Amino acid sequence: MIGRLNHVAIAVPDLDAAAAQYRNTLGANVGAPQDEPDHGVTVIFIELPNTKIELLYPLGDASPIQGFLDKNPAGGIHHICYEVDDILAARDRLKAEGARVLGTGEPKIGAHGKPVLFLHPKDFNGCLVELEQV
Ligand SMILES: C[C@@H](C(=O)O)C(=O)SCCNC(=O)CCNC(=O)[C@H](O)C(C)(C)COP(=O)(O)OP(=O)(O)OC[C@H]1O[C@@H](n2cnc3c(N)ncnc32)[C@H](O)[C@@H]1OP(=O)(O)O
Ligand SMILES: [Co+2]
Repeated sequence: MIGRLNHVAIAVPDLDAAAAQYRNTLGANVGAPQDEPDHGVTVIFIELPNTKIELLYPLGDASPIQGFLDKNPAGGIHHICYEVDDILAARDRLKAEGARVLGTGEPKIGAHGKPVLFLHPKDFNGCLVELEQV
């Protein structure tokens, strides 16, 4: 059911510093910051030859990544995003298997303009999983 790895997301305490480090120290192709108010984050995508890295920084008062950054003040890997062909079919199969779909259970439009859903990290070996329909 899952396909390619779309991105690995890293929550960071300083977005400008992280972007500069990836651009200047690691020599990566770093994009511009994008505010995602529906998701409570500002993101920067880094294009690698085989996948993307998503730098995440909290946006607004109720960011879903604030608790994670409070627990991990230096930052850390926050989620991985797998591609799926049919997000509603994927959701229904996961729910039937007992996995917790976060939020309302309905897909939201993600940073690439495509539908996304999140699965509870405690149901996936401590790893928050995002699904993106491509
Ligand atoms: C723009 C879009 C895109 O790419 O298109 C994005 O990615 S938006 C990316 C941002 N959006 C999201 O993350 C949306 C989905 N996330 C959420 O709904 C939330 O962040 C939760 C995953 C439910 C966690 O919420 P919160 O931190 O308030 O809950 P909590 O403190 O009660 O955490 C419950 C337990 O899960 C752990 N926990 C929390 N966040 C975690 C993470 N990212 N990875 C692994 N474990 C995590 C906590 O340490 C705790 O474990 P213990 O109990 O053992 O201490
Ligand atoms: Co993401």
